[in-house]
Amino acid sequence: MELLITYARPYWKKITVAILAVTMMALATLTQPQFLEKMMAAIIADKSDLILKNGFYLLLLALVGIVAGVTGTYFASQVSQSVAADIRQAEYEKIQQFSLEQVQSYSSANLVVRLTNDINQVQQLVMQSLQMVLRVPILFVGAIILSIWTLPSLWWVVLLMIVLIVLSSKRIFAMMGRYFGKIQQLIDQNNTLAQENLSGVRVVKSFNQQGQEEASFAQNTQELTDVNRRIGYLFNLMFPIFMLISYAAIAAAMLFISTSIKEAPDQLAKITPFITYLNQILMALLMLGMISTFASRGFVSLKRIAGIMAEKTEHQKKGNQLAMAKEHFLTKELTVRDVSFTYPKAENAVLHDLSFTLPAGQTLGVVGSTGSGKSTLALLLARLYQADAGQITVDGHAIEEIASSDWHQSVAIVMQKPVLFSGTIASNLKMGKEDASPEEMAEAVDAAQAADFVDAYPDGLEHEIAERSANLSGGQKQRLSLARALVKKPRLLILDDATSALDARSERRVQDVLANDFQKTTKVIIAEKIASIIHADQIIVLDAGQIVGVGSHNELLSNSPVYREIYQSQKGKGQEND
Ligand SMILES: Nc1ncnc2c1ncn2[C@@H]1O[C@H](COP(=O)(O)OP(=O)(O)OP(=O)(O)O)[C@@H](O)[C@H]1O
Repeated sequence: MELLITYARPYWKKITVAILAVTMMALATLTQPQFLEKMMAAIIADKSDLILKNGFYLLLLALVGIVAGVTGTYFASQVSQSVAADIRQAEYEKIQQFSLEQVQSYSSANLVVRLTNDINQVQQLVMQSLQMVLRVPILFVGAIILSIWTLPSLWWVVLLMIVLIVLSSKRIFAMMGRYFGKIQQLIDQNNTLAQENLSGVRVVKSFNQQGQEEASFAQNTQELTDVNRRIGYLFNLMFPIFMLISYAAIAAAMLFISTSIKEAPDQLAKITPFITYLNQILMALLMLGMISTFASRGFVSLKRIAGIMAEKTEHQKKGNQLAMAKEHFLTKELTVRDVSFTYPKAENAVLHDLSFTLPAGQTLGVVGSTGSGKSTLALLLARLYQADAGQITVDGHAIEEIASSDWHQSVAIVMQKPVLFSGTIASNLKMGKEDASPEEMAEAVDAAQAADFVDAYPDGLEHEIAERSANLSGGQKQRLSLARALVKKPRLLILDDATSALDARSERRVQDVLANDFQKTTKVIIAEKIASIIHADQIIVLDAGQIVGVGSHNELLSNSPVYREIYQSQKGKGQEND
């Protein structure tokens, strides 16, 4: 609720207009039966001038009601859309600041639902609240008072109708309530399934898994449909029950009036407004039902959004952070001291007590068998995860202390699985350096051995990259993500198996560029092939999350059996670089 108030506050003027308009509409609705009564009396008394006069007032009231209604809806819709857009933007910005751990703990599909479906629920809640917030109490209380004022002897009919409607709707809403939370959960699952299936469409097709995928999706959709249908049934049940109660009330009113009509003939004119008031009470209760439905769904969604907004991001957790300009970043050394790490929700640590020092400007090679923790070390160095124990420091400062914006200015990582975004080659490269000139981009493309295919496109750097970079080969994607890191001219460059798809000649050229043009850059190169790191100043050998060898290539050959074994197994494949 607090969240909603914060985001609605800037629109208080429009909110006031919307509420005033809706109030006016409710007052017009309440006044209408009064003129109806006068008109009925005029008809009974056969006074045509009075019929005309009251008919005119009735028309005028209807007009006021329409204008007020349109104005109210217009402003309510403007406010609800603006509030929803503001919350969506703020939520998106917050998610952007999330750590990898936070994103993974929610799952990306869940975050998408929180940004789309949940925001829509909140928008509906704002819209409906503005339309009904004063209208419902005014109509409800006003119609009760006026109905009893019109025919005081029938007060018990009014009361009985209200009690019966409230009791039956309470029962129905209690049954509905438990389904609303379930709906959000099922939508999350639905999104996860669709996202996974579509992003892995090639695998699904090649393994002929469409049937299996369809079955899982169908099961989830079926559950979602069942829950929605149950809510629908309950809703559909509500209206006939309400109508039944109100018709019973009208019938009872008619019956009692008919017995006293001879003694009090003026009651004939009053029965029509009385019935209209009963209908208005029913309308108010129906609206109350609707708003509570939107409220139940809207508040579930608001709570989920508030959960995101309340997450502490790294920047907030650390308080004042150390500013470190790019030119002063990593001028001495990068040290890793007794670092251990366990993935969130995992049982066993994947890195154990790692320690090494890398002087600025040098190259560290990291080798090890599959699953030995090489990528995990890269993620810790890139500050995408935080070590559970031990410390990583840059020039003596713990990396978490350094302002994250400064950090990201100075560090670049090329992941094992390259990720590019839909847009152009240039727009992807500019993620590395926002204001990169065409020359700088061309230089980076050249350094990453991507010039051949980029220059072959008639539109060069402006060539479009499709969604999930489906129009690029694996090697092209890898080269472009390398170019994106190089254009940044980072102080710390982390390459996680980033040249695996390059032929030996291209890889050697990349190594030459790194050695000659990136001398001030400290490099961490993770590689499957020893040939990729053979010239590194220092190589560490990882095995089951532990360092089992440190030294240069020649030192390791003589003193690390694990390294020697890897080298022997690759001999003949990667010797070109030897
Ligand atoms: N997000 C994660 N959650 C839980 N465990 C993970 C996660 N990512 C990796 N692991 C586990 O951590 C261990 C180390 O994985 P890592 O990716 O660092 O290995 P690697 O040496 O880079 O392997 P490869 O050479 O195959 O890329 C593996 O046992 C893996 O199963």
